[in-house]
Amino acid sequence: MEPVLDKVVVIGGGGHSKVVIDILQSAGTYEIVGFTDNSDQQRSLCGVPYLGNDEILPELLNKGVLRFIVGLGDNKVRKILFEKIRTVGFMPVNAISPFAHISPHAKIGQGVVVMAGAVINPYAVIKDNVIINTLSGIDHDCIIDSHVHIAPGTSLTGCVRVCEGAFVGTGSKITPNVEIGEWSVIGAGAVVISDILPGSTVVGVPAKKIIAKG
Ligand SMILES: CC(=O)SCCNC(=O)CCNC(=O)[C@H](O)C(C)(C)COP(=O)(O)OP(=O)(O)OC[C@H]1O[C@@H](n2cnc3c(N)ncnc32)[C@H](O)[C@@H]1OP(=O)(O)O
Repeated sequence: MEPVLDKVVVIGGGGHSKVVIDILQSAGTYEIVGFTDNSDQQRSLCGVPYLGNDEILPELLNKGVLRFIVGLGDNKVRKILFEKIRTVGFMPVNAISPFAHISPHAKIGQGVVVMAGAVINPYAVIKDNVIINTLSGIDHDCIIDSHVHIAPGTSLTGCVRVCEGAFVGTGSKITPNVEIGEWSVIGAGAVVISDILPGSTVVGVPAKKIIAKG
């Protein structure tokens, strides 16, 4: 007999959401009932139906869909939706690619996405609503606080701390024991060798602060 899987709704219908759906399909641990999006142009993603905008969520709860995951890359928006949807009674699920390696000695929070080729080593701590994107490495004893996005192909060496909401851009490298401040942005390809102040944007090798326009 087929096992009965818990039902999950994916929030958001953009590029990141496609990958989240694909991971949930590969892992096979939930029944994906559909996705919501505040644009009404959506039809389906990876064979999963568009359900409507977020106003449909209370109706889904009444129908026994109790679990959600936010499929949005933007850290601020992802934080707002994660907290709001949890408050109305949904429980966050993780989307962990079967092609990621996570040490059994690492701790993983709720609503976390870990994509294919990512490696999370022992004693790393990944808090809630974090994205560890494709082919990224999180080495021993790193602490990744809530709502962080580690973009594709990024290397965090041992004992790095990434504080809440920070965005670590694709291909960047962070040397041991560095602290990346809250809501800071690390540019693509940067090499970070010293602590980064909260809210700053840094680029280059070694990484230096710029005034961000974006
Ligand atoms: C699956 C996915 O797609 S996940 C998403 C992954 N996305 C990323 O990793 C994107 C990372 N983003 C970046 O690197 C961006 O360039 C940012 C956030 C660092 C800066 O963006 P903006 O604030 O828009 O800066 P802007 O493009 O105007 O550049 C400002 C200056 O910094 C330079 N600069 C920008 N990014 C970088 C970089 N990564 N490395 C070196 N220099 C850079 C620009 O050349 C420019 O220099 P200038 O003033 O001498 O002309």
